[in-house]
Amino acid sequence: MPETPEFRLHNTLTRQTEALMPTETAASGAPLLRFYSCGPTVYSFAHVGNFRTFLTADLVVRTAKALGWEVRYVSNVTDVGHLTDDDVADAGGEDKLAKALASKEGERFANVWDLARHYTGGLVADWNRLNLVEPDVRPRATEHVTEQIDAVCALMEGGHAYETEDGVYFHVPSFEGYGKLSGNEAADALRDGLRELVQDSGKRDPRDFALWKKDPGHLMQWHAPFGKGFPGWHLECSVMAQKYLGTTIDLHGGGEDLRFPHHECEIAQAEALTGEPFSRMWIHTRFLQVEGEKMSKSKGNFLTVRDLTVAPEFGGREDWGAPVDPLALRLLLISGQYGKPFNLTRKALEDAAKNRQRYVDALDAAQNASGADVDRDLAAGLGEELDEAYADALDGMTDDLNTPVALAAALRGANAILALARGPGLDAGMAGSAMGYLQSIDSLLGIVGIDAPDVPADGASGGAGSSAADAALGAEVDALLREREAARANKDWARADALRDEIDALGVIVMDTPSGPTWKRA
Ligand SMILES: Nc1ncnc2c1ncn2[C@@H]1O[C@H](COP(=O)(O)OP(=O)(O)OP(=O)(O)O)[C@@H](O)[C@H]1O
Ligand SMILES: [Zn+2]
Repeated sequence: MPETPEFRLHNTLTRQTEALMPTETAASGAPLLRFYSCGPTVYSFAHVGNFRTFLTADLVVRTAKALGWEVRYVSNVTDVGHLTDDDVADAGGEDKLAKALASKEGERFANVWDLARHYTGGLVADWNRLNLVEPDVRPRATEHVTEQIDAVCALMEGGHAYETEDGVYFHVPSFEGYGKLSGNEAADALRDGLRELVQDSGKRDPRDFALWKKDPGHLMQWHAPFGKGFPGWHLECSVMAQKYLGTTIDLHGGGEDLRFPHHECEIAQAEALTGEPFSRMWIHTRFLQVEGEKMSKSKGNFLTVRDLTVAPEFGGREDWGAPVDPLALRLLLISGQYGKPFNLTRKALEDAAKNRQRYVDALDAAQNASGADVDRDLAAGLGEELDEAYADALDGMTDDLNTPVALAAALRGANAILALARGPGLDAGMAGSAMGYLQSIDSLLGIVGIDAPDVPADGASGGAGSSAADAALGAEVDALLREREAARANKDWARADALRDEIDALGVIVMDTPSGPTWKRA
């Protein structure tokens, strides 16, 4: 039996490419990878740049599973606390969601909760369109405020945090390892060019960052021992990662901009709380660019999944030409290795669509093979070629997610199937090898579409009858139901009724059964 390859990744923490080694073992005896990847802030649709980063996480999960590992994969939804000036540790500016609500686009939402729900639904729908693996847990910041308040209290008790008139701050000098991920240690380095740090005269060190912002006027606010307000953005991820994955996790990821300040601050909070290492490895995806610039919601130069994959009459972008199959877009977004910047062009999208068609044709040929015997030698040759192609693809993926190598190998196999299908034809044996190959490539890279969820052609996140739309709606309703159950358990009947109204407004009927609530579309 061939040896299972090591899974090597560039660890941003050590600046070395290292073997990823899960420390836990699943009940099945397989290694268990515990992995947290930062999700989006749901103040608008995620753009394809955000998806480049989510796809890196997706490929980590798929590669680990291809090695026979089990994976516990958590990717959050940020729905409170992410402020506009987030390139310094102690961010200032407005809450991104509140700002979106105040914009022209925001007028169609009743409130900030409604806005967050809408874009979370859109996120899940686009996640399905691009055939990303569903995380085991997709926690929301707003549903983990109690845990965040507890963490703030513990940090204060441990001497790592203090209160001012404006909030509660993490005291950076109280944590020795600050700067180990990003190299940003000195206050000067945190100044980020010409922008001034947020001024709170009560702060003890300019590097200190907010764990809690006191703001009784904020649209989303919670009672806390240190005053009404909302949690800082950095806090949610370390708290939710530790809640769902444990004190020390195997791998934590996000886009390159998160290395500092977001991840540096996560490390400080988590390690100050437990005294243990937070994540053993860190992986950061370089930016997707358009015309040489970072694609960014804030810059407005962004393209969404639906811009590129649905027809203009349903809101697709006309200036980007005909819509492409979502899996062609996926193929394009993973075609550059995650550690290198990647420039999106129309030409590359067209090339990706052509390559994707090779898989569609190969699958069609395998599914419609004649069944008659063709040639034993040819059949054996195809089997060998496909085994080799798959092994090369897996080797590429385990070599720091080298997708250019993996995709070239995968395409070699598809082309071998097509060459036979268009020549002597595929017999039943060959069709079996071809199907097995396409299944394995699909599990590893997600580009063949055998198990991809159905998606609506109009790109809707709430259209009736589509499984992507259903998944989005289902995620929303389930989250609200869980919240309503928690409110009932706390005898908070007013909150439970308000949640029931929110659920009704989604157009579903809730049925309370002995085994808990269920729902269906109205
Ligand atoms: N152009 C990009 N290419 C790759 N990843 C990106 C890009 N822009 C953002 N990301 C990553 O996407 C994830 C979600 O980002 P988030 O929703 O917080 O972005 P944002 O800061 O609100 O929006 P933007 O950065 O577009 O203004 C993060 O891991 C972030 O690093
Ligand atoms: Zn995060």
